[in-house]
Amino acid sequence: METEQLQKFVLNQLNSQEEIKDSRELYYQPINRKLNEPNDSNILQSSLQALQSKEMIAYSNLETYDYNLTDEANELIDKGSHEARVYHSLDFEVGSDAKEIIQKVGQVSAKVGQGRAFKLGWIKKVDNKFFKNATEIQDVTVNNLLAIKQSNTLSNESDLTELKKRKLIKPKKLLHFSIKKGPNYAPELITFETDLTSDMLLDGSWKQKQFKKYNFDAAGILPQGGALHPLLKVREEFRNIFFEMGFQEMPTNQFVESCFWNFDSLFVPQQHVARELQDTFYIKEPRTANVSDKEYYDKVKTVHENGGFGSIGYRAPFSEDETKRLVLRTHTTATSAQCLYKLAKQPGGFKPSKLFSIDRVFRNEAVDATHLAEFHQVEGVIADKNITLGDLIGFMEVFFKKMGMSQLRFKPAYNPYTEPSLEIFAHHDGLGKWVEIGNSGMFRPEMLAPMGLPDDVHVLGFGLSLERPTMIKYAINNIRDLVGHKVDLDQVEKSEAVRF
Ligand SMILES: N[C@@H](Cc1ccccc1)C(=O)O
Repeated sequence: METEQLQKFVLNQLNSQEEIKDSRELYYQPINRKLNEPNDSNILQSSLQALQSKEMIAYSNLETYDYNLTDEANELIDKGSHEARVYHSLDFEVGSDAKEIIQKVGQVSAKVGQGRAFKLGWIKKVDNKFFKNATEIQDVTVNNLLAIKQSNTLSNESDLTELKKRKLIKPKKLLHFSIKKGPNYAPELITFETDLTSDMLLDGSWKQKQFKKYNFDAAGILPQGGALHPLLKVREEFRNIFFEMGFQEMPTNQFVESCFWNFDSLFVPQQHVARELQDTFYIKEPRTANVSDKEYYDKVKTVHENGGFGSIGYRAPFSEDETKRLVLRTHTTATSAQCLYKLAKQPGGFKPSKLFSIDRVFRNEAVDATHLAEFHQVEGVIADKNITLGDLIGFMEVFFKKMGMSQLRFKPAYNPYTEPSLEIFAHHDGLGKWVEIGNSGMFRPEMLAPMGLPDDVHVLGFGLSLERPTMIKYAINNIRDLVGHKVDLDQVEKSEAVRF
C-alpha cells in the first residue's frame, strides 16, 4: 500500500532530523525523485494525516506557486521583448517616425514596446522622430522569463507580479508540507488498536497495546429511525377520523373464527359460494369450535332453516358440523357480529353505539398484481334506534369527506346480511375517474333479531379495504410493492404522511 510505504519513509526521514522544513526536499526512492510533483501531494497528505492522527508527527501545509510560461512568453524569449525589438529597430542618428517602426517590428511590438522603451530610457523622440538613446540595453523581461523557465519562480516579487499582469506567466498552486515529530514519534510505524477486545482483557495483552484515540468530531452514522409503513399511515388516518366521530375500536385480535360467527350469525346461507374451499381458508387443526350460547345458536339455526322476523329463511337443513368449522376470518364483520351480540346482551340493555375496526382478513384468492390472500379491512357499524338508509348515506358523506373524498356515488348491491346494500364509489380527482371504495348496507333483521336487539334498533355497516386507498394515494400499481418482502424500505422511510 503506497500510503503505508510513505508513512514508513517519513518516519525514517525524521529519525535523523528534528524537522523536515519542506516535503519537496524529500527524496523518495520508490519513485526515484523528490516529492515535488503536484500529484505527490495528495498521497503524501493522506499519509501525513494518518501519522498525525496517531500523533506520531505534526505537519502543516505550505502553499507556493509554480509558474509556467505562456506561448507569448516563449515567443519573446526567441525574438526578444517588444521594447528590445523597438530599440533595435532604431538608429542613433537617423530618426524613424511611428509608421516606420510599425513597418519594421509589427503593430503589436510597436504599440507595447514603444512605451516601455521610453520608460526605460532606451529611446528618445525629437521632432516626431524616434532615436536610440542608450548604447547598451539589458532585456530584463527576457532574462526574467529565462530565469522562470529554469527554476519555475523569480526572486524579485514585483517583476513576478508584472509578468503575471502581462499574462506572460501562469501561476500553478502547489501544496507541500513541513513535518515535525509528534509526541508519539517512533522510527517504526505503530499500529494502534481501535477496539479493546475481551481477548486482550483475558490475556492481559491490553497493557502492551497502544489504542487509537477516539475522534469525537467524526460524523456518526445516521441513526435508523422507525417509520410507519404507508398502510399504517393510512390506518392511522382512518382511526383518527373514527375517534373524532365518536367511534370505539372493536377487538379484532383474533384471526381464526368459527363459521358460525364468520357466516351463520350474519345470515350467510351455508350453501353460499363464498364458503367454498377456493374462497375460504379452513383450519385443519383444531378443526372445530364449541358452541357457547346454545339459545342463540338455536335461534340462528331456526332463522336459517325456517325464517322468522318476516323472512322465510333458506329452507335447507342447518349443519352443526359446518357451523363449528374454524376458518381464517374472511371479513372483520365476524367481529362486528360478536360486538352487536354483546351489545344486545350487555347489562342495562342496548345502548346506541358506533364501532370500528381496521385489521387483517384472509381470502383464498389467486394472487396477482392487485390481490393478495390477505388484506386489511376498514369496517364501521352504527347501531341506534330507527336509523335509516338516509343516515347511512349521510354518514358516508361526512366520513369520506374527512378523508378528502367529497364526491360519492352509491350503487345497489347484494350482501346476505344487509338489505338494502350499497356499493360506494368515490371520484378520484387525481385519477380523474370514479373508483369503487367500499360496500355497505343496513343489517338484516334475520341477523339482528336472533341476537336479541330490540326491533326498533337498526344497524348500518360498511367495509372497505385499506390497501386500495393506500395504493391510490401512493400511486402503487403492484400490491407486492406495498405488502411483502419486495417492499422497498427506503420508500417506506421516505413516504409522506397520508392525505387524500
Ligand atoms: N363485510 C363486507 C363489508 C360490509 C360490512 C358491513 C356491512 C356491509 C358490508 C365485505 O367484506 O366487503
